[in-house]
Amino acid sequence: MIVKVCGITRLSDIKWLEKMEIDLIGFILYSKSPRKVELEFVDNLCTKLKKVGVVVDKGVHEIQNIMNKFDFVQLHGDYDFELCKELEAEKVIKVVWPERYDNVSLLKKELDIFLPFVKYFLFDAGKSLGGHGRIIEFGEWIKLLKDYPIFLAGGINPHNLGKILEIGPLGIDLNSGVESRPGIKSKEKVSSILKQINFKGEKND
Ligand SMILES: O=C(O)c1ccccc1NCC(=O)[C@H](O)[C@H](O)COP(=O)(O)O
Repeated sequence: MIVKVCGITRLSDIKWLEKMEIDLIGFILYSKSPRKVELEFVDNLCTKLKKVGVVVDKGVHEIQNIMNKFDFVQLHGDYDFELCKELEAEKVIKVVWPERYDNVSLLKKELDIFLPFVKYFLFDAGKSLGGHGRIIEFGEWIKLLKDYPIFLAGGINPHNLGKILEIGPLGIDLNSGVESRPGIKSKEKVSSILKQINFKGEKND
């Protein structure tokens, strides 16, 4: 299972996340988020971890520029496939909100449209934006996890992780469920999550 920790704002958190061998770390490049960072913070960063830039309201040229500085760009706004076509598919994580769809066939149709232009999908809770701190409502969409490269996000924490592991996504995205306050990650909570994953033998697929 691939593990991404999102909403990083401090160098000190990156240092211990490096030791834990997290796969991806995410930076929120959205001015209205309590976890926002400036691009300059990432420009000056030296880390062996793969970096994800989370964008909500940026245009195609800005996104292409961000892509040059990051390993992935996470499209966390209402981006259509015309925009995705302009980007390097191998570096795109497209956010989808299953709660927006009345049924699983509509959601599947949407995934099929985007699939050629993305590396991963990230399913998040709610109907827009992120960092809501609650798990996604479970529904028929769970069956899509076996056919598409999907990360699950939405309030994942050490107490509800068991439910997520049962449905078995390719990756998980951790944010407010592993924080002591917005933007400040908790070493104890992340390490509790990793222990549970390793216990189930699901790390490093
Ligand atoms: O976390 C934010 O503040 C945020 C705000 C606006 C857009 C995206 C945001 N987060 C992006 C993420 O990938 C989060 O990890 C994801 O939404 C899950 O967050 P949480 O429910 O807190 O686990």
